[in-house]
Amino acid sequence: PGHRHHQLWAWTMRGMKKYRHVIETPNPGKWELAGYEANLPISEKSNPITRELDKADPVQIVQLLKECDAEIFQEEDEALLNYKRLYSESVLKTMIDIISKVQEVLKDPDNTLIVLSGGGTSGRLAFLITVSFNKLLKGLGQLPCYTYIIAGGDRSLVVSQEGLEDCALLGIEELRKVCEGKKKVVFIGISCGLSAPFVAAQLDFCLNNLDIFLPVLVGFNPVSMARNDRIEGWHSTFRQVAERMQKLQESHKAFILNPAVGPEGISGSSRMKGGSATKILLETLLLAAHKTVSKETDISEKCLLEILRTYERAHKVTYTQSKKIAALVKQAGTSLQKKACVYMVGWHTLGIIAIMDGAECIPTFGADYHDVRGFLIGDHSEMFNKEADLIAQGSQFAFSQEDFVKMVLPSLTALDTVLFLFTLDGELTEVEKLVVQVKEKTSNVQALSHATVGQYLPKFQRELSTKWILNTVSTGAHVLKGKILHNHMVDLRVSNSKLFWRAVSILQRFTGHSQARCQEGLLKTIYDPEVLSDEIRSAELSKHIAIAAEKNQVVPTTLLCLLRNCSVQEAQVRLDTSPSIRAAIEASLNAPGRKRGADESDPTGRNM
Ligand SMILES: C[C@](O)(c1ccc(-c2ccc(S(=O)(=O)c3ccc(N)nc3)nc2Nc2ccccc2)nc1)C(F)(F)F
Ligand SMILES: O=P(O)(O)OC[C@@H](O)[C@@H](O)[C@H](O)[C@@H](O)CO
Repeated sequence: PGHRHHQLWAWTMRGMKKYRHVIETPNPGKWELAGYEANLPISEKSNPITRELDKADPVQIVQLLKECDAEIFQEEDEALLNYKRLYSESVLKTMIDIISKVQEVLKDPDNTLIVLSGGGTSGRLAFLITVSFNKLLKGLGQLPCYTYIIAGGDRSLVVSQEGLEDCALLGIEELRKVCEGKKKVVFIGISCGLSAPFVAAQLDFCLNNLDIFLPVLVGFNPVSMARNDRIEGWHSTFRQVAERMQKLQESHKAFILNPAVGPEGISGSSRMKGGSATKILLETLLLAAHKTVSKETDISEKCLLEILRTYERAHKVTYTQSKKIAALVKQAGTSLQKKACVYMVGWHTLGIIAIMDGAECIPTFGADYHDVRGFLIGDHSEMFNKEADLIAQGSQFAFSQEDFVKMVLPSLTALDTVLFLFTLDGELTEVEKLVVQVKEKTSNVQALSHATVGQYLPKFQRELSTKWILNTVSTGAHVLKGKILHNHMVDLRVSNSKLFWRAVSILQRFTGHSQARCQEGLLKTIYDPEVLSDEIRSAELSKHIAIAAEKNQVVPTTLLCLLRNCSVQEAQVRLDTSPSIRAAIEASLNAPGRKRGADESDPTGRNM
């Protein structure tokens, strides 16, 4: 299927270097420069800060990821191509416009609703924010006004189902369900990369029913970089929907909140900065709306800035603990290298954040579901949607205290790492009880406690601090395990269309071949041993993905085929007999006769 912008981009690149499609990245340039990986969406660019992430030690890994997270708060820079940023005037004004619409809903809970929706991490954050603000309303004796939608339903909260974000019609169906009987709905569609078909279709549906819906898009690319390839089963691309919304913004019929936060430390891993920025943006907006709904005074930019600054302070406070975080990274990395497990056991919402991080390791690092797992201690009854109890759906859905005691404790070993996440003003006796039981099995017990004295962080900032630490620990552990090449997860599972295009792009980056040749090579590996026919080549992307999602090492295999011009079988033998995927790739990148690019580095021997 024509990937228009890819061909256009390849064509523009050809002008630069005859048939060399490798995206020229200036040495640690600034990603804000127009020419930096030109045409690539910011959410998919490689961040210059982490170019050598795969060679960093635990302390350096924490430092590099801290610098990436700090870019969220960077002010707009006139000198460079000035992307609008979190603190930009236009972003604050849009937030204020949305707040007054939210306040209308809060004043009439019976006939109105606020829906938060997304795929993957964006859907998990939709859930977390819904739970937090319905609890806040309950505390004030008011009816809940929020509900959430996540692609794949509640199961996706605890176990990733990456393919479901491609289902446009599923998004519409879920939206219709939750909005039945409502006269006014503020729909907040979250897609960090402005890319999920599930969200694009929901926003499009809202645009065709503006008498009831107010569509709000949250993401971190400019509209000009929104995804523009065809969505299967749908008539518009994400970019076309975003452009329609842009036109309606003037008359306050639709809103787009899309400050640039900078590329992810692991390229494309929007669970990190994208997830953190989603939490910051929406909690600030909704908290301000709730704080001033009673008073007739208009919300001020000053009030928004105050709340935003508390998240920036949380970044500073969090990374004063860098040494301890590095020790956690090292310990978790050791557990994974020894094929043992990492458990993150959190109280209340800290447990939800732990469950999310564990779930994300599966698609992000090709982890097995039991490698890194989160558990939630304390009451979770009012949390999940109407759906049947998750645990009953299988052991990988287990997430509660009793599951931890029953299913994990008995098999805990000294190689496992257990991290407890709690607050000092909370349930200390509960914590101690569990720690004693764990200590009988392993000495690798660590605690991350949010002090209530000294560097006090309010609830939302405490949660974000926990997210930053867990993201850093799980990412760092997999870097130390050798899963990352430069700052890319090359061995990604091709389980949805975004990951298909990321796979093609990574092949282009590391081989220098054209998009067409890389796509052909990928399909050959996916369909192996079947010989590619034109019928296969012209089949829908979803068909290729359905087969690819069930295969292992599809991208590294294709990389070797393209680098060594060998068969799929030969590539697989090479991978199987190599100490690690990364070693096999680096050996092929340095194979005799191949022109070395400036950014290719020597193998560090770390196994992948
Ligand atoms: C940084 C790097 O070059 C890279 C990595 C990934 C991609 C890439 C991944 C996914 C996708 S996507 O089509 O799913 C998409 C997603 C979001 C969005 N707003 N627009 C399109 N596109 C990618 N690259 C790309 C996108 C637009 C134009 C030219 C290239 N492109 C390049 C690599 F080194 F990792 F390969
Ligand atoms: O928010 P987006 O750009 O639509 O992405 C939605 C999902 O693909 C994304 O959250 C994915 O599950 C994460 O593993 C990314 O690190």
